Amino acid sequence: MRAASAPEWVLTDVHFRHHGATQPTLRDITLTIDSGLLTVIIGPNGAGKSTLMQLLLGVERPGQGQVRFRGEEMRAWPRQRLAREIGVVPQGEVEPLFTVRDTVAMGRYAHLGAWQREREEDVQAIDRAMQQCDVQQFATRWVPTLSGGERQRVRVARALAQETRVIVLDEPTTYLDIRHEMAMFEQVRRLREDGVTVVLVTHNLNLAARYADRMVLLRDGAIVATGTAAEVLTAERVAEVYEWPVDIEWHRDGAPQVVPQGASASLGGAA
Ligand SMILES: Nc1ncnc2c1ncn2[C@@H]1O[C@H](COP(=O)(O)OP(=O)(O)OP(=O)(O)O)[C@@H](O)[C@H]1O
Repeated sequence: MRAASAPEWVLTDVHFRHHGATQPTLRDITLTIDSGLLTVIIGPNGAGKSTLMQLLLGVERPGQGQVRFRGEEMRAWPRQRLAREIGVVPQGEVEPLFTVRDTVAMGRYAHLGAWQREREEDVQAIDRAMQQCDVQQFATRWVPTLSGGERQRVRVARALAQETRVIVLDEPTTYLDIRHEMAMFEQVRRLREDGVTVVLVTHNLNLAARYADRMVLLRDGAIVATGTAAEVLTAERVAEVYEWPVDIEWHRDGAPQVVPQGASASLGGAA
């Protein structure tokens, strides 16, 4: 078994420019993502978070620099092997014209040979993932007939059904109501407690601060800060990067909480 602090990904001086773009989307990215930890990537719209995810998954390749996963360059990893190692919840995708159960079952494809029937362990993994994401009641519904939040939960269930040691989630709580958003973060916490390496992109700075081991703050394609939530989320830095004045309050669990200036309902803001 690998040490909890072994690097999962090592990115060295990575530059990336989208085809036809005049400016690089990612610049000078040097970053280590350790195994067994929950790393949260944050940053304003267009900062390059999803693009960074694409590089971590080997979907895009850097123009310069290296992306290594477990010591090997991404291009050395066959796709089928990566699918057994990394579960993915992509941001937005064409909705498959399948039932919910069939969609979640796709998470098992990497474990099954061609045309192999589901084994008992596959059935159990699919049922477990549907339960964890609260979608079992939709099992026979067509995915495109679900609401945005229900569809999002199906996408997460498909990734959980993969039962990988690494999972990458790009804004998994988009469309989710408060209960399902909290359930999602709790699920992520459980995965991390089970030793799964989690990389999560989110705009929810305050939940991220409470759950993350490490945060990576991006702006204009570059890393502005990495570290614990308390190290990354200072009022001055958040205000500068997001171009909005904020205060930092402290959650009872010790995590910093970002409050737009004047919006505080607690201690400091109460008259
Ligand atoms: N295929 C593409 N071709 C050209 N530019 C692209 C392409 N995809 C993304 N971009 C640009 O790259 C930049 C970073 O996009 P990216 O989706 O990585 O940002 P993000 O941080 O995930 O943003 P958001 O929070 O809005 O989801 C943006 O300016 C975007 O317009």
